[in-house]
Amino acid sequence: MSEQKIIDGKAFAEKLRGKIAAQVATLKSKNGFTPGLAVVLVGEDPASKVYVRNKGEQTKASGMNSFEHKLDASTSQETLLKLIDQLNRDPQVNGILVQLPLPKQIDAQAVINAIDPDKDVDGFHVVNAGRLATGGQGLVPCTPYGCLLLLKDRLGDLAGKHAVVIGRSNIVGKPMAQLLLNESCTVTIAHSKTKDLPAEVRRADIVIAAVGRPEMVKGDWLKDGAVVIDVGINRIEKDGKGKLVGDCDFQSCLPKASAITPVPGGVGPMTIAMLLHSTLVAACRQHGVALPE
Ligand SMILES: Nc1nc(=O)c2c([nH]1)NC[C@@H]1CN(c3ccc(C(=O)N[C@@H](CCC(=O)O)C(=O)O)cc3)C=[N+]21
Repeated sequence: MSEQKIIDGKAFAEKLRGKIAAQVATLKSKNGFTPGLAVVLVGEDPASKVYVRNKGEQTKASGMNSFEHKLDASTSQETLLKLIDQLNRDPQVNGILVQLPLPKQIDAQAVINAIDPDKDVDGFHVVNAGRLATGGQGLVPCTPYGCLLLLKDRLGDLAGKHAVVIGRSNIVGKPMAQLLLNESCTVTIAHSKTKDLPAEVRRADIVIAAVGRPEMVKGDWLKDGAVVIDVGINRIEKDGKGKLVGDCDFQSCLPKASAITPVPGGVGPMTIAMLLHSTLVAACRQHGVALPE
């Protein structure tokens, strides 16, 4: 029973990647080009290295070109901006992702805003944030975009649903709220200064947890039958062992929710699948061709 409650983001992402691989094959044979994604990693953060490796592997598995740029932790902002400029002008590169966080000497928002907005597959450029906020065609941040697909797959039409987004980051919370608003949800954005978080969450048909606090959302905060999307990825110690947990207390949330994403195997794999999707979309726009069926 509870198996069906658990949203299998890993399987959903695999299906998406299969479709993307077929679309890439069509572009190669019919249009004569291969989409390319450049990933830039500055420094040696071990978790970042794992993500970058996974992205590279999945990019190649989908048939796209993957260009990896690994720079020393002491790299200056000027050097990084020069690389961005080179990637902006390289026609083989359709998408650019600069892995965050960046070392202290570098102003991350300045670097993001130096990326050509039409190659900004993270959707973090101020122009893409503006397009999302005003209903224009742009590139959408991958994690909230993946969450939206999981929600629509479960619920169909989201119009009129009350969504509570916990977290107001530029990367997840704010764009997630924009996407839900575009689907005609009633949206509440809760954050660290929210007065009574359990009371806000209790009103939600949809809960998006994106705060980075391990197991914060408890089952007794949920309305019966709420759909819970857990964006958190927190590494904690439990019984002397390292463990990956979300922002929701999965054990107590599971019986109250009608559906819930697990960590790992929920939102995380969707993020990478949507990154590949956005690279494909960016490549098609740059070549002036329609996205293959
Ligand atoms: N410019 C930029 N764009 C990003 O999208 C970006 C970034 N910087 N910096 C780091 C975060 C983190 N991130 C993840 C992607 C996939 C998983 C993922 O696939 N997780 C798996 C496995 C987790 C594991 O075992 O470690 C899961 O949740 O099942 C996790 C985290 C993208 N990020």
